[in-house]
Amino acid sequence: MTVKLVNVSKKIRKNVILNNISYQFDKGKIYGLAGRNGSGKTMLIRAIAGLLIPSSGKVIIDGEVLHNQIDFPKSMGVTIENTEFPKDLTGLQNLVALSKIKHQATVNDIKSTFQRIGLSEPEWNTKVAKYSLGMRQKLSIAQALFEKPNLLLLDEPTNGLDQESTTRLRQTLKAEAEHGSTIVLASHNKDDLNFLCDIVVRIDHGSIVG
Ligand SMILES: Nc1ncnc2c1ncn2[C@@H]1O[C@H](COP(=O)(O)OP(=O)(O)OP(=O)(O)O)[C@@H](O)[C@H]1O
Repeated sequence: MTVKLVNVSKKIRKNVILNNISYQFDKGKIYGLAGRNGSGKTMLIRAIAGLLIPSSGKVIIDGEVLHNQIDFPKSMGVTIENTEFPKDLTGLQNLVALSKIKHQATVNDIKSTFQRIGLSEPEWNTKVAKYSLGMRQKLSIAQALFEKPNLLLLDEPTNGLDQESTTRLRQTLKAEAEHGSTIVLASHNKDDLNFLCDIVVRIDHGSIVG
């Protein structure tokens, strides 16, 4: 999937959150958004996901303009910080409930996604209320991955993960990109940016600066 931003700006009241961003994210590549707290990484991810309507400019997904020709990218997995899941359901029950919306994934697809990112069977059968930070992060990533989207948007995906889970996730994302997914992730982790990402996009005060 190709994501093209043309002069995208977002103003909230008097604050310029995204400042005239033009950029193209290409198929099969992993892009790392880097920048200080509050620089605009999450807002850029939200704009690509169709969750934030630009004040001006266009986000074009495979030639179709968001909020004009399409409401959301057609094949997208997204994690935004602090994704909430119903707590009285297990991890597996949560994703089974989501899978019923689009009917694109089976229970086996969900289980194999959990296995790929290292959420074990006893864990996926535990209620989310009892999840640790890392387990919630894995559920959130599994939620983004299980329908095999062509576009993956991940906000700080290795936050809260232990070393083994981080390595496993990096291998999974590399494999997804090799299969043609476009991946955009925000991270403060230098190893994510230096070793996982093909291209690092630096954001400062809502602008791309390098
Ligand atoms: N709901 C909101 N209303 C108004 N401004 C907001 C809102 N959410 C975020 N902002 C502002 O938008 C700017 C960009 O925030 P964003 O969350 O994109 O930063 P970030 O680069 O992801 O930061 P971090 O590294 O801390 O996650 C900040 O100035 C922030 O204060």
